[in-house]
Amino acid sequence: MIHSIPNASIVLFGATGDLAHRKLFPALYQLYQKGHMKENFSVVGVSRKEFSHEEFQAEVASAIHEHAKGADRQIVEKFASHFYYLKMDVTSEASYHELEELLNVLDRDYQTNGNRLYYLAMAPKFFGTIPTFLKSEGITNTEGWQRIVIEKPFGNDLPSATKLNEEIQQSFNENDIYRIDHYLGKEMVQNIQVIRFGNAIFESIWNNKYIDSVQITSSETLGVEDRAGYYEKSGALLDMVQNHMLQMVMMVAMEPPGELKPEHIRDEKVKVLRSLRFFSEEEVKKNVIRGQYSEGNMNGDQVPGYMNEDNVDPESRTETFVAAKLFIDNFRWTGVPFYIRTGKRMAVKSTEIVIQFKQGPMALYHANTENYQPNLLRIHVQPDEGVSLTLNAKPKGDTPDLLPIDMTYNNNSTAEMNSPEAYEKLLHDCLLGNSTYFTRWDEVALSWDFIDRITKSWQDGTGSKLTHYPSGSMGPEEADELLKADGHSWWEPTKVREEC
Ligand SMILES: NC(=O)C1=CN([C@@H]2O[C@H](COP(=O)(O)OP(=O)(O)OC[C@H]3O[C@@H](n4cnc5c(N)ncnc54)[C@H](OP(=O)(O)O)[C@@H]3O)[C@@H](O)[C@H]2O)C=CC1
Ligand SMILES: O=C1O[C@H](COP(=O)(O)O)[C@@H](O)[C@H](O)[C@H]1O
Repeated sequence: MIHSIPNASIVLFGATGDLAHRKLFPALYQLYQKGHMKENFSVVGVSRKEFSHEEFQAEVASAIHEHAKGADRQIVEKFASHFYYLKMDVTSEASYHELEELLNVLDRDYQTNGNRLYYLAMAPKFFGTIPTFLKSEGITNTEGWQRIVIEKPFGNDLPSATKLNEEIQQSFNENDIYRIDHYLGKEMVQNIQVIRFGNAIFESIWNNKYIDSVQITSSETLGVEDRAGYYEKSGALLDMVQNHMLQMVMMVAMEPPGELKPEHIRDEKVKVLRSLRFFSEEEVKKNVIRGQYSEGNMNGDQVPGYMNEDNVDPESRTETFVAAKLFIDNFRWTGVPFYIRTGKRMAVKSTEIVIQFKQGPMALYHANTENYQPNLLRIHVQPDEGVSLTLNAKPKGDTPDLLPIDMTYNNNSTAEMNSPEAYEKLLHDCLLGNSTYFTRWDEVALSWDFIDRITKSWQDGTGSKLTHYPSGSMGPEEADELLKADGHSWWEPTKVREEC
């Protein structure tokens, strides 16, 4: 449900950066132009560059015109007038005094009641420093609420994430820490819960009696682009699996919450991670595939391999692709493999979840037909949004054959054409104090614990070997073999049919 956002000041650390320009300014603008933000808010942009308030407002307006579809010039101007700029180095204690002075004036002018949201759109090395200074310099000491949004990555292993968490918790309560995973803001990821728990026909068969396997694919066509500095140390395992892929696994596998309250939902999600089988080195070798893209053809263009990308070590062992077979050892899921795969420079940009159901007890109709398809429930996360269910039917006429048909719901073709962007939904939620779709510390800690074992076995050389796949393909052959060994194959991403 959409509610109006309370009066508040938003401090945006990293206001001249890429994330602020491409995602955060447009997301805040959308909330404003839809009427969810009234006039009582201010945004203070912080970074080291020299800007007057007016120059910054012009920057904000231009970013919105570039990145928010159909932005209205007059509304943008009015919206941008709520923005202020402070040149400051976040590592310098003294500069926080200027921030406090500015915020005190804005609190009064906009009647914010001292409510403040701090958004850290900065490099992770500053994630501990900023909250420490916000508290020590008394900025968080107001009558209103104080919330902090932390971007990814939250640490790069369990020890570093624990240290960071302890640092932040010196200044903010867990309830006021909003760790962003933008996949949790995606319309269809949030829809998984509704599809499952809002439909008795699915929930009653959502278990190992009826489900054969689950597949989650998140493939990208882009390569590393200009992010080698970060990606070389991260790779696909830390960049995508530790957060987005495991979050989708949790959403598919969680038990129904007692109530639709943040802690009820987050409690159920974390239980999935507690039941996730943590791999031994031998199991990593067997169940986790890592690949790196080599040169290839993307839509007719020849593109370089990862090792030839700018700022990448020509001997790099960084993985740009991961596929894995996961096991959730609990009553509901024992015996159901969860296959996940994600990678860069793959054939298509797509995120799709496929639930494959078991065959019925007797092959009455499909014994003699090649057309038989298992029942599949596909949740199309992006670029199309929707759900489709594959059934077997009788083709027209007098034939004993089977015809697989799709029943489809296309979210893109409903009245509200454009689903809100993930960042719009998440900003809206944290301004309202709703932490449902943010990651709680215990989720983060368990996911790192799971991931660290894989990283360690790769570093020790005992885990799976790095393999290569041509750009423009759907990953290395080893990822296909992983499923073939179980008599499965990857379901290729599909489009949601337009006519439905
Ligand atoms: N860009 C994206 O699409 C995504 C980004 N993220 C995460 O968001 C965060 C920000 O990413 P991104 O916007 O790409 O990063 P950028 O490098 O584009 O921006 C970094 C910002 O930090 C400012 N900054 C750097 N050092 C200081 C300092 N000492 N004091 C004050 N300001 C400083 C920079 O401004 P200046 O140099 O002028 O000081 C700039 O505004 C990262 O944690 C990233 O992992 C997550 C998902 C997607
Ligand atoms: O967090 C990240 O996600 C993007 C993919 O996000 P999507 O919404 O476009 O699917 C990925 O490209 C990036 O490497 C990673 O840091």
